[in-house]
Amino acid sequence: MKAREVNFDGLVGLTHHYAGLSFGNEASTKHRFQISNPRLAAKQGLLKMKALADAGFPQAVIPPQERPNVGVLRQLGFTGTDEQVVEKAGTQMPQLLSAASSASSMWVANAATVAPSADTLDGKVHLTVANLNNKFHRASEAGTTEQVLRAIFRDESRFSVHTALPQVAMFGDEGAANHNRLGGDYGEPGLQLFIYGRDEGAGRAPARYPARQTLAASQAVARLNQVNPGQLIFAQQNPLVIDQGVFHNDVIAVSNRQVLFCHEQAFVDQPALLQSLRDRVPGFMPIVVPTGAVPVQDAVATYLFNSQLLSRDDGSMMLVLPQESQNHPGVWRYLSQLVAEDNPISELRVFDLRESMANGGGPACLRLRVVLTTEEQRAVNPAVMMNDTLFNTLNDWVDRYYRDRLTQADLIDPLLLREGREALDALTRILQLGSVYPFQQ
Ligand SMILES: NCCC[C@H](NC(=O)CCC(=O)O)C(=O)O
Repeated sequence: MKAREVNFDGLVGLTHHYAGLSFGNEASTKHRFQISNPRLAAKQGLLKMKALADAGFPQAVIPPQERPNVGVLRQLGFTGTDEQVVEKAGTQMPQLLSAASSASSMWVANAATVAPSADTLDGKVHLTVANLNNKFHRASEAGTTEQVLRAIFRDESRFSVHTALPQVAMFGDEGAANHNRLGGDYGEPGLQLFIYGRDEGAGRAPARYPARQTLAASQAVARLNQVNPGQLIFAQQNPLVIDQGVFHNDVIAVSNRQVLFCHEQAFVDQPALLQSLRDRVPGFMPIVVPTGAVPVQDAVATYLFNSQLLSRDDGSMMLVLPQESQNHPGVWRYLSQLVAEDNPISELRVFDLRESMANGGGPACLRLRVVLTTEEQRAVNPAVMMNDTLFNTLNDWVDRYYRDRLTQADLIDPLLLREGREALDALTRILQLGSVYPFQQ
């Protein structure tokens, strides 16, 4: 069956700020309390979407969530009107207001894990929402993520959206950032490679930073998504690289069709994993970057693996990279050699995503890959597909509602709550989503 990969990018929300909320994500820690620019952040993301759509890659958009999240603050005992809840939290516990205001839902690689219909037992496309259990500011994304995905993938005869796993550490799940799919044409059955950071009660685990994804979670997601058991493989990420800031697997590896582009230290027992992929994926082509060429610290600082590897119709591939990887002489030297060598990667495309990068989110974090057949693509809510009109509409919308400067202290401003709700109300009309936000219920 003919199928293509559609990239769904998260649109940055109005409260994008730097709060240092993600222990183990070194960019988040390093940029804590710096001044953010939500308007620029949203526009940088839109420019990437537009450029890729213009280059012929199907592109769609996922809206931001309602922030501050008044509901979660009420759950923590703050009372009164919505404005009073925000004001009390901001005065008494600014870090809680910060967490309840994070625009972290922009990183939709962590929204869900997707199984294309060619891989599933019932022939539907499955999406399991990620619980993001490891971080308080991200765990509250799951409810609205589910609403939003249901509003985009409405047709229940083709799509099956699953509620997130139970919210406990044992089932910590970070979505597609710890999932790869290898194979031939997109429409052919592929091999799904689930990567976990720890197996509770067994094996090795990182010592310094948390391993967010568990094996038990990956197994449950594979079951929910009805992945054909013959097309599954589970592997552990190297705990030593988690301790160096590789908090998701997509910071150290990216795959597309038959290609796996990864660092030599990415996985536990990497030679054995690559051998089993060679045995199971026809034409499997690993591109393994040695530590001598790019040390793990440079990979973390430049996000060269947090890239999008996109296929053109002629089989060649384009690597979509953040500006930081071009600014680093050693990494750029390696990448320039890579495109010159004999492999499918024939072009490097660089984007300025500085606002997202400063919180640890590169090109790959900002997108959820959804392989769809032509019929399935027709069944997606058409209003979320990126094109010239939507690009212009969303840019105008950003100009109208977004601030160009935000700090933690600004989050207490009751106007921000109001602006956010007005903006999202308008956005649900633009994207024809219906009522997906708590304030609309
Ligand atoms: N896939 C990229 C995810 C980045 C995200 N950063 C954050 O949430 C940082 C937010 C802050 O610190 O303000 C995370 O670590 O999950």
